[in-house]
Amino acid sequence: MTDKPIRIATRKSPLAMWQAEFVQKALEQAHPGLVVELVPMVTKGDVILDTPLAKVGGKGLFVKELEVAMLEGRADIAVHSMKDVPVDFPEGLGLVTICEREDPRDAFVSNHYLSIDELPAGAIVGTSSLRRQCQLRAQRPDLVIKDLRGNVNTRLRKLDEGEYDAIILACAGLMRLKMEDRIRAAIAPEVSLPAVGQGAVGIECRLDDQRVRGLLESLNHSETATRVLCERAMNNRLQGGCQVPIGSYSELQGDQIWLRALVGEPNGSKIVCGEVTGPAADAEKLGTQLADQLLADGAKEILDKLYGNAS
Ligand SMILES: NCc1[nH]cc(CCC(=O)O)c1CC(=O)O
Repeated sequence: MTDKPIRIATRKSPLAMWQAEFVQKALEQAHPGLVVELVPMVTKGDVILDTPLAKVGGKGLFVKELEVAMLEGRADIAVHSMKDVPVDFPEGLGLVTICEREDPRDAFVSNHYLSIDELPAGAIVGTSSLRRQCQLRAQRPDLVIKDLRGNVNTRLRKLDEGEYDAIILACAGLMRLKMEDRIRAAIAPEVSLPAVGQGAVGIECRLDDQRVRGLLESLNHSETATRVLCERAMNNRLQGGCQVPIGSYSELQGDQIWLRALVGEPNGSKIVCGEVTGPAADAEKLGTQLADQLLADGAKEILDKLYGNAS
């Protein structure tokens, strides 16, 4: 019945490989006898390394090749960092499983300083994320933000070579790669609101593949899924991509969900922030509601300007 192997399309970066192997092991454990194979591939986002992602443009630079492989039947599932998964999916594909979330916070990483507060005026901080840049600039306009691309290992190497006084990464990636000793401080969500879905791994597959969908069911973590779908509904309404500083974070408290989100100018000169709380059963509705609230409070002007729709 379940003899056909399941093939996982994955990027080749160490973090992507870790995540694919994590899903491979979880599937093999849940379904003894099932064979799960990895199909490593290179995506456009892995090739273009010299330009900030926000300038390369286009959503889903890291997922398109994986999706084509599934549509062409060369792979059955793709494992993604949820924060890299675009709002929309190609016809026939969809996200069916969200695994348990790792620490969603941003990480302050430095060889000389223990926290953002310790950084002297003029210190050079590496990040290419407009979201991280916006929030840092708003709090510390005296810092110098310098672009930093590449996978987690590349970014750490550039820090060690002395190009930066500190860099900002995601705690989750460092923890998965067993490099948590690099985290000088986990940055509180109030200081750096994480990216939508940060710290969670999601699985995409062909929606008509009932066998694979059934096999994936036990890997879904419903609390994480509720939180991530709430954050994504907010982002969806804003049509957020990587060209826009958008942060978001949610938590479950019993049967209630609390969601915070922000939209900012890349230079931190303006940040529109809001919160909403309500029944977890309405998670996606609440996400959309918060997005509408942000748009009414000034996020629309920021987004129009960034997307070049200004009248
Ligand atoms: N954009 C790259 C990316 N995608 C997911 C993670 C970290 C792991 C996660 O959020 O699940 C990272 C690296 C980083 O931001 O430090």
